Amino acid sequence: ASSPTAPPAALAARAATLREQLERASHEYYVLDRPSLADAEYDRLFRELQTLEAEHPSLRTPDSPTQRVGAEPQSALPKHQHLVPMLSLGNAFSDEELTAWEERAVRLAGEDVRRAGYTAELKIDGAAVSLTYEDGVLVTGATRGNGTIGEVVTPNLRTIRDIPLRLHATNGVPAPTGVLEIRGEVYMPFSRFEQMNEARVQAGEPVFANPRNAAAGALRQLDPRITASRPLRFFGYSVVRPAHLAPLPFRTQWELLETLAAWGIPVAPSRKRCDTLDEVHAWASEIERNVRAQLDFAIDGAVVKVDPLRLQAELGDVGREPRWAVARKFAPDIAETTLTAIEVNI
Ligand SMILES: NC(=O)c1cc2c(=O)c3cc(F)ccc3oc2nc1N
Repeated sequence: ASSPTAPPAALAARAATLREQLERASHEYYVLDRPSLADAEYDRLFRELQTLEAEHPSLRTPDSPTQRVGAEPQSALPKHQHLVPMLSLGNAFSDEELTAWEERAVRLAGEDVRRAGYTAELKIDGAAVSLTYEDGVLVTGATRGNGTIGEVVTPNLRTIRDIPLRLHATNGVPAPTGVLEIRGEVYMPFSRFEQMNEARVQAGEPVFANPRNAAAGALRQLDPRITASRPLRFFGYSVVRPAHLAPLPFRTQWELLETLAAWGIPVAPSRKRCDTLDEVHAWASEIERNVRAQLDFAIDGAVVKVDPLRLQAELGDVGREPRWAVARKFAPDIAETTLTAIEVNI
């Protein structure tokens, strides 16, 4: 017989169904941008789950959509040691410097580097964060900090709809088990950044100089309700886990990004699998000339990565920088330069 406080199995099943439906609707609305559930219906299901959880608190699980905004403001942000340090990218400011990067990698790890090719990604200009998932459930979110120690900002990160509270199995890709850390960038879309600054001017509050500062500032709020009021988004770009655990289900950076997307993590658009560095050069110049101006978020360049994880491990890192990845920087964004200039005049 079930214990007096345990909710009837039917209610537990109903709560699980509601969580699943609400998370899927949220993913379709915020990540895929193709909602299938009307807002009024979403709200009705959300309220039904809230009621169920209020009547049977044991049904209130950490991955419930009702648990995104709610923690009380904290005094100061606790510290978090990253499983693996979050290193900084070296910079290549020209095609020649990018070619020199490739030559160094080939000298170290041989022609395989060139043969295996590269994954080229947009370099989102936001705030780097690390999300720890245990058996697919989000347990900790932290800022990059100094790369080794970051600040715990879990309640703030849970308010970002792009960040799944539970990783899903889709497209034949199983949900992950055990511990893993997903790294990515929290950013504020230009359109929402301007809107927010407008509102701040009306309210007589100081404006933010650029979307990166606005995102970083929103992340470090002590009160998650303030973070929840800021239009933050997220793109994931890497996954790490303790070496002793079973290897992850991918062998290249390209497959890593495909897996992140299958788990429900948003991945930045316009990325490319390049067979040669010449392809990278051509792609980067296309992005800088034609794509960047159409994006609704700030980028400060591209990130070029040796594709096979085996070669990434062989190349390792030197100082605080990986040898297997490099930032191909673009000229600073004109809008940001102008805004900074105006700010200085004031
Ligand atoms: N801002 C970004 O969009 C972005 C940033 C990084 C990194 O900072 C980064 C740092 C490392 F040590 C290794 C790989 C990386 O890959 C990355 N990939 C990205 N797409």
